[in-house]
Amino acid sequence: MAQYTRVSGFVGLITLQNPPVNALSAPVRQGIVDTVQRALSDPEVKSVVICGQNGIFCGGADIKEFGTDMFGPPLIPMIHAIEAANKPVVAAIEGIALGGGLELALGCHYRIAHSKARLGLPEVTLGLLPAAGGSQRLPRLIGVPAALNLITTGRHVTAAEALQLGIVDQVTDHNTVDAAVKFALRVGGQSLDARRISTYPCPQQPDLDALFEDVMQKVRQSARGAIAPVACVQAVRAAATLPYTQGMEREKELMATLFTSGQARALQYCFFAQRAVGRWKMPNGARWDTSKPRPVHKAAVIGLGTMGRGITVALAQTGLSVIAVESQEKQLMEAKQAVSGMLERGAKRRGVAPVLDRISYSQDIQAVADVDLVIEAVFEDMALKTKVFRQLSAVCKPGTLLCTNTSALDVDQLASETPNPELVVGMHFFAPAHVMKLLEVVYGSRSSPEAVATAMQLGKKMGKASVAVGNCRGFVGNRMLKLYLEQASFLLEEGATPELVDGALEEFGFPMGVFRMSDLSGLDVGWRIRKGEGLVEPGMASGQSARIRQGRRYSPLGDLLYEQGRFGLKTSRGWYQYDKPGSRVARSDPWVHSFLEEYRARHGLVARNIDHQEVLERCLYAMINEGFHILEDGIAAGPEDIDVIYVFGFGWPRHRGGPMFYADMVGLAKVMEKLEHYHQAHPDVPYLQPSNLLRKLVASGSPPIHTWGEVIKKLHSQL
Ligand SMILES: CCCCCCC[C@H](O)CC(=O)SCCNC(=O)CCNC(=O)[C@H](O)C(C)(C)COP(=O)([O-])OP(=O)([O-])OC[C@H]1O[C@@H](n2cnc3c(N)ncnc32)[C@H](O)[C@@H]1OP(=O)([O-])[O-]
Repeated sequence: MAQYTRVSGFVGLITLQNPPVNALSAPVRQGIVDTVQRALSDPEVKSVVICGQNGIFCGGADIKEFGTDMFGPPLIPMIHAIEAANKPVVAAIEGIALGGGLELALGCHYRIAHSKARLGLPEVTLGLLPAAGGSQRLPRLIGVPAALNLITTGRHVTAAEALQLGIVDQVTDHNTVDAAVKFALRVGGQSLDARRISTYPCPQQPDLDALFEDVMQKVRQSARGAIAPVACVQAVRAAATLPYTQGMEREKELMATLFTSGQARALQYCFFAQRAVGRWKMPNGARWDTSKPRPVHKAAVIGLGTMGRGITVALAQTGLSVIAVESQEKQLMEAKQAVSGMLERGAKRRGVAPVLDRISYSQDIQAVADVDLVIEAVFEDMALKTKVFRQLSAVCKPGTLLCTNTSALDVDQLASETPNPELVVGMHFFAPAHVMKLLEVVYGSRSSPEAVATAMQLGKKMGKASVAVGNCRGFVGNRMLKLYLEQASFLLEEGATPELVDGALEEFGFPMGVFRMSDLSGLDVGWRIRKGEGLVEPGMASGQSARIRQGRRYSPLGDLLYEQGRFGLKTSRGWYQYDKPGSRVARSDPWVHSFLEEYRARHGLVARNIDHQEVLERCLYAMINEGFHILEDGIAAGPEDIDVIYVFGFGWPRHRGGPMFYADMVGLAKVMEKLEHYHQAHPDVPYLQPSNLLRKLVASGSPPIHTWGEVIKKLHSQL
C-alpha cells in the first residue's frame, strides 16, 4: 500500500506501507501508481515526496513474489512515469534504499538521504541484476567503474559515500521527510530537463574495452560459476555502449535468463534459509519466540590455542569484556600478542580504534568467577575438558553459562560433570573463529531453552549465522564432512589423483577442493580426530586389514602421509607441495603420485578411470545422504539448517543453495538411484545405502524442500 497526504500546502507526500521493509509488493506498486497519478493531477500540488513508513524507505522488490504468478503493475513503467512527471519528485531515503527501492529513487528527480541510511543494488546476491532500470541509470549517474563495483558486488554504501559518488543530492542528520518536503517546495516549478537520469549520456571512460575485459575476468574468477555477476557486467556494458532504450532491452533479456535460473532460486532460498534458522526450535518444544536470552556483558575464554584466540577476538569486537585464560605462561604471552595483532589489523581494516583494553589475560581459572558466560576452547580431549568443566562449576558465580567449543565430543557427557547441566551448551566455532560466519549452537538433552537462546543471541551479535543443532558425534557440519573426506580418499585408492578430485569440486564451486582444504587445515588435525575415534593403527600399511577398520572400509592414506611428516601447508608437503611452509600455492607433487601407485600395487588395487561426475556424486551424495539421516534423527530441525551450515562454514557455493537444496534440484529419485548404484559397487561402505527419509520422500513423490518437514513429522510419529 501507499498512503497519500498533502503537506505544507503544495507537496504531495507518498508513504510506502509494507512492513517490515516496505518491499515493492503488488499492492505497494499499485499504491504508488495511484498516488503518483493523484499528485500529478492535483493542480494545487507543485511537487511530490516519496518516503517509507517507520523510518525505512524501501528494501526493493518483494522477494516472496518471485517464483509466483506476479500480478499488479510492473515496476519499470511505474518508475518511467515518475521520471517523466512534470512536477519534481523527491525521494526521502531513511533506513535503506536497496534494489528496486534504490531504482525507484533513481527514477525520482532528487534524492535526500538520512546520514544513517544505507543504499545499494544487492540483486546480484539473489542471483539477479538491477532490472528496473538500475543497471542503466546508475552508470549514467556515477560513471561505469563505480557502478560496476556496486552492481557486481551488491555492497551497501553509507549515505556519506552515496553523496560522494553522486547517488544522492543531500544528506541530513535531521528529519529526512521534513528536509525533503522543504527541498521539494524550493524546487517546485523548476525545469526538470537536467534531472532525468535516463536521458544522461554515460560518462566517457577511456579504454572502455580494456576496462570491461579486466572486470569480466576478475568477476568470472571470483564468481566460481555464479552467472549473475557476469550478467551484471554485461548489463552495465550495455549502459556504456547503447542508447538508454536499447540498454533497457538488454537489461530485460539478461534478467529473463537469470530470473528463471536455478541459481536465482538457490540464492533466494539461501536468503530465506538464513533468516529461518534464527527461528530455532528444539525437539522438546522449546523455541526462539518463547525462550528469553540472558544478558551477557562479561565472558571468558578458557584455552588460548588457535580457536580460543579467534573466539576472544570475536567476543571483544562484539563489545564484551573478555577474560582470556591460559594456564601455560609462554602460550599466554604468545596468545596475547597474537590477539592484539588480530584486533589491531581488524580495527585498521574497519577504520576504528582497536579494543585491546576489553580483554584481560590470566593464568588462573579463578579469574572467571564473575563472568556471565564461559567458552571452553582447550585441546579436544574429553578428560581435559571434563576437568575444566568441574573447575568452572566450582569457580563461576551461580547461573554462569558454560559453553564448549568442542567440534565433535559429547556435550551431554560434559554437562553431566556439572551440577547444573541445564547451563551447558556447545558453541562450535569454525576456524578462524573471528572471521568465519558460522556458529553451531549445540543443545544437549538437558540444556535449558534460556541457555540456547543466550548462545544464539550472542552468535547473532558476533555477526554469525547461528544454527541450533542437536548433540551427536560431529554435530551437523563435521558429521557430514567425515563422509565427504572418506569418499575422496576412496577415490584416490580407486585411481583418482588429488588434482582430479579437487578440480571437480572446484569446478562445482567450492573455493578449494577437499585435498587442498586438508593441506590448509593440517593433516595432523584429521589424524588426531581419527585417532580419537580409535581408527588409527600406526604401521598398518599393508594387508587387507589395513583397509578395513571397525567393520567397514577405511582408507589409511591420510594416516600414511601423516606418518611421513607431511602435515600440509605447515610442513610445505601434504597432498601437494608448497614452495615454503605457509605458502598457499599448491603444486602437484610427483612423490604423491608414485606413493599412490605403490599403495595401489601393495593392496592389489587396479586404477580405473574416474570422471568429474563420479567425484561429485560420490563425495556430495554421501554427504547429502548423511544430511537426511541428520534430519531423520532430529539433529537438525530442517534442511535450511544444514544448508546454512554448509554455505557459511564449509564453502558450499551459495548459488547452489546448500547440499539439501542441491539434492532437491538434482531430483531426490536420482540421488537415491545413484546412492543405490554406488552402494552396490561398494557394499563395505554402509552409509552409501539411501536413508529411510530419502526413500520415504521419493516414495511420496519427491515433494519440494519446504514441505519435507511434514514427511519428517510423519516418519517420527511412526517410530
Ligand atoms: C521480471 C521481474 C522484474 C523485476 C524487476 C527487478 C526489481 C529489482 O531490481 C529486484 C529487487 O529489488 S530484488 C530485492 C533487492 N533487495 C534486497 O536484496 C534486500 C534484501 N533484504 C535485506 O538485505 C535485509 O533484509 C535488510 C537489509 C533489508 C534488513 O535486514 P534486517 O534488519 O537484518 O532484517 P531481516 O531479518 O533481514 O529482514 C526482516 C524481514 O524482512 C524480510 N525482507 C527483507 N527484504 C525483503 C524483500 N526485499 N522482500 C521480501 N521480504 C523481505 C525478511 O525476509 C525478514 O522476514 P522475516 O519473515 O521476519 O524473516
